[in-house]
Amino acid sequence: MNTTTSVPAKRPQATALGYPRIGPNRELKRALEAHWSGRLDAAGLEDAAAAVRSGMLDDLSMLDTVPTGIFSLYDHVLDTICAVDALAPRHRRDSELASYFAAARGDEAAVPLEMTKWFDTNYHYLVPEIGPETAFAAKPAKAVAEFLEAKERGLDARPVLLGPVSFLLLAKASEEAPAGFAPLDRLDDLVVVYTELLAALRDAGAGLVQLDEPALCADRTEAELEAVAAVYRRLAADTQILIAGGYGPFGEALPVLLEAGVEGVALDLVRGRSDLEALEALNVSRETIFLAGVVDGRNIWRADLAKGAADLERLQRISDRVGVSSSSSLLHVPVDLAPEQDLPEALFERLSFARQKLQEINQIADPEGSREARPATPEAWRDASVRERLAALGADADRRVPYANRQAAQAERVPLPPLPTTTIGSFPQTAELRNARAAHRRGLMIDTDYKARMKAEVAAVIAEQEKLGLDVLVHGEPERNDMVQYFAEQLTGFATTAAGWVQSYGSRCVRPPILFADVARQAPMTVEWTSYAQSLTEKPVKGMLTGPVTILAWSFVRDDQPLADTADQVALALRDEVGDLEAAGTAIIQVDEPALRELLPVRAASRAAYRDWATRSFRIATAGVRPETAIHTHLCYSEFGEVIDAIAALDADVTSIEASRSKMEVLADLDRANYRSAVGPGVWDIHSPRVPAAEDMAEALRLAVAALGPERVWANPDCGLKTRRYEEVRPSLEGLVAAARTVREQLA
Ligand SMILES: Nc1nc2c(c(=O)[nH]1)N[C@@H](CNc1ccc(C(=O)N[C@@H](CCC(=O)N[C@@H](CCC(=O)N[C@@H](CCC(=O)O)C(=O)O)C(=O)O)C(=O)O)cc1)CN2
Ligand code: MET
Ligand SMILES: [Zn+2]
Repeated sequence: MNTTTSVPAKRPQATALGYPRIGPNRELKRALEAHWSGRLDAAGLEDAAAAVRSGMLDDLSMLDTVPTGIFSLYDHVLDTICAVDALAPRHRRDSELASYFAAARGDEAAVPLEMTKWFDTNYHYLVPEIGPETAFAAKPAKAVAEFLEAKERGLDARPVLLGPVSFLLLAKASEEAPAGFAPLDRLDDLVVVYTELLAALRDAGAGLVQLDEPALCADRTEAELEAVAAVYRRLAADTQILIAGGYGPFGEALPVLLEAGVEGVALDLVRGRSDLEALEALNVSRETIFLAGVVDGRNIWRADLAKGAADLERLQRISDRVGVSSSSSLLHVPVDLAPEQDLPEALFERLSFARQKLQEINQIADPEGSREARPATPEAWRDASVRERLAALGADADRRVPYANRQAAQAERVPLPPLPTTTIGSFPQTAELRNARAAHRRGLMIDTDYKARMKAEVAAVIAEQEKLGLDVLVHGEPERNDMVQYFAEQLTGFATTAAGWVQSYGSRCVRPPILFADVARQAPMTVEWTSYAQSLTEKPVKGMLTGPVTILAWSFVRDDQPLADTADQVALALRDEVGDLEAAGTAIIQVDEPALRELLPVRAASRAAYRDWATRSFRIATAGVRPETAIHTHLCYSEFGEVIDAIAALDADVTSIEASRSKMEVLADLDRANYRSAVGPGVWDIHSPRVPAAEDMAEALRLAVAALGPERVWANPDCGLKTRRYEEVRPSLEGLVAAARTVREQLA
């Protein structure tokens, strides 16, 4: 059997860089959660996983060449850790599966790997810990088995692995590593292991192998590019390698890859169009494979088939071996549009989810296929009054009085002890709450009963917090299916899907709403819930909103106008909500921006413009309040280095921020950025089921006090508690309150 993937000149091959792997109905999520709770054994989990893989191949088999090895039980970076046998000793258990989940989720014996955002997406990967002591070894079983699964079906299969350079650039130095060590120092050793992985794939019959090097879509140093050249000269010597990025242009890495002799490069022609122009100016061998990534893997709009075909032709002028592909893995879009029959027709016909995108790829590859261009935005999707209101906002609509003045007014209005204790907003979303919501959605529970059930939950959450002795309370967000979708359901300009699930991390999924038209608020969205919660307690209850940047980041957003313009529309709607909360007597309003870091452009050149519009939209949403009304914000899941200035520019009065996994390092950064208001460094990592020790939390608070001074520190977890169970929440919050009291006493 001929497994080499030489692309015939006439009919370009259709392929995709990756595919959703949670199953069209989240089958893998359900199997994983059953396994973790002890209801499904390892064999049962493997059966469910095999069924999901089989379904992926069913879909992908309409392509000429299918990517393999793209399934994952939890995360593909963790899969790569296992493929190079780099699991930390603390995660090694008596079975591979148990080790895998120990690394992913932690257990009584070990904290999990750190989790962080995958480039500018809402997907989270597990961060490899690499040191001089890491002993790499090749473990090709998964990659080979999945390749053979596809081959046995008679498919032309292309194994996919995360490339060695990106793997190390995404890693962090292990605890054991000496100062100055960088994971990339281990590149030579790792490449030896990759040659073995590739050899095992060749032995199994692989021709072209796709190595994902998304880190090459970011700015890289000369030294890193030299390392790329050396690695790929070596790997390309015995294997036909296709390099894929998927998160923008390769830029200066493109000629480096070509000179190293790789067989081909998959281009992101949605976000990385400059690569196409660069190629036209280079002297490229006509034997080089190029995949034209013309179908957007990051958004759900139907492709412009005419434009895709035109790009394809441009590439065909450069090379005789051109294929058509998605711009990135399709991991970031839902599987199928078919269940979304309730969407407005004009919207439905403009949409394309993963299955539909495979068809678009085929159409563009087919010389006889449709060449239909994209239709213009309907006039009915414009809202003149929103545009007029925005244009009329004064120049200082995003300015508050200086922090010092606000701080005094707020302390007078709401007196608080040092190190005030609070939570980030959500309390456990129990199965019972979700079932009630599901019943309500299906018409099996009437509105008044549903509302009564949610109010009872608010009352229980308030009682719970009073008992724990927290200082600033929350209503617990039981009524919210998701912190973005909840608002999208109430704002005009958004549509929400019935089953458009996208993996966020592990078994956790989201249904990103679709922002397709001008945005406006129809009525207050949260005031009733906050006011009800406040009516039950003497303690202050925080209002709780999601900020404009996060609403955009976690939605699929119209691409017919700049994101900045869309952000301002969302901000204006939130400004109205903030105003209504304030008018209802809410003294503290938290506006969450956990995705502030996420939308930061991968390339430094575009970052200043982003910081400007992102922070301006937050301030438009929040700056309308009086000085004595406190604005809090919350950020999580990030390396904040590049957005520290933006965090300061939000001009919030209190910022709660993920810090427990990074050992409070972020506090010194904030200080350097001249951030002068208060901080709630997360002292409990809520992404792990472990209950933190009160003494560890006290120690974290002491570090924070040392960095910032006692009057600027709040005590809180590092994110909301919706994914946790009350069995973990109660003892953890007890410990948190105790820790704050201990440190307070030591201050006195
Ligand atoms: N959009 C978004 N992105 C985010 C976050 C976030 O909160 N939202 N947090 C960060 C971490 N990411 C997360 C992503 C998802 C979840 C999460 O808990 N997701 C839930 C689904 C949340 C949801 O939409 N819930 C709905 C629907 C729940 C559901 O599955 N209902 C069943 C029926 C009831 C049941 O069986 O549970 C069904 O429809 O089939 C609701 O509560 O109404 C899950 O995967 O389990 C948590 C964190 C970063 N990115
Ligand atoms: N207020 C939100 C919550 O507590 C913030 C979550 S950030 C992902 O759930
Ligand atoms: Zn959070």
